[in-house]
Amino acid sequence: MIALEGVSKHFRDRAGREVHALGPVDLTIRTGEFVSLVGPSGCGKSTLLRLIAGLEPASAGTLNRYGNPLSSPSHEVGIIFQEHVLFPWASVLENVLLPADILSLPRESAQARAWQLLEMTGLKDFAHHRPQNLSGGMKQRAAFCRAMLADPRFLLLDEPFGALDALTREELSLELSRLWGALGRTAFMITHDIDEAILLGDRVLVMSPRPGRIEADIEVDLPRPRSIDTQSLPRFLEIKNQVRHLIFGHRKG
Ligand SMILES: Nc1ncnc2c1ncn2[C@@H]1O[C@H](COP(=O)(O)OP(=O)(O)OP(=O)(O)O)[C@@H](O)[C@H]1O
Repeated sequence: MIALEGVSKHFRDRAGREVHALGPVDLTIRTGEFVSLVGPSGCGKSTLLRLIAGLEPASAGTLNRYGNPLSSPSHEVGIIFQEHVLFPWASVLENVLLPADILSLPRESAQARAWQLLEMTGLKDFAHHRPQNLSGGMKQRAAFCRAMLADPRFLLLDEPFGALDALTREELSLELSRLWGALGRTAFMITHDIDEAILLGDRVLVMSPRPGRIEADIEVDLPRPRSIDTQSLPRFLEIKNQVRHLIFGHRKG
């Protein structure tokens, strides 16, 4: 579905010096897979996600989506960022329906889908509330509904639970795992949380420090559906240890 070959990204800093942020990266994401990416701060995770989203061009290499060169954002891709970016003056329902206006989706079917997603995420009774009346977890659920409104084939998640407290984070990641299973979409998520990466992923990619390269691609051969008990399985702990060593092995002392 997504194929990257030799992709790298350079930026210029304020002093005009070139910063090699990412790559070269080779990566294939197959249809229906949930791929998690972890790596140290500043290694280029968000940069990679922005390239896959088509929000920025690569400096070198090729990116293909469904066999076509990937160069611009598409309604086939839904994105969820750490900050929920809901409009405070609009209701939850209006926020969820926002892509319908931007993408000129037929109003009636968009409304039906919005209600279906609100129902799935337990937000139906809050459809006419303003975002400020919702908890952090509920706002992130609303952001999920909005990202899924146009029925994207591919979901990109940039630290989706990063701004939430630990309990809500755990609850929502299990919920996302359930929803992802029910909706059957392809997903790519970046996170700082190793547990979360394993709990949700079919594969966990580990990135090296900047310029980020994919250092390991670990298959998460744990049964689905995943639950709180998954985290205590010996295989889960084994994968977690492997990832921790790959990340912290770069640190001295
Ligand atoms: N627009 C930009 N201009 C200049 N440098 C940039 C730009 N965007 C990112 N960088 C640099 O590229 C490197 C990678 O940044 P990126 O945000 O992708 O890392 P990250 O792994 O997502 O970090 P974190 O985990 O802390 O969010 C960093 O050194 C960053 O300063």
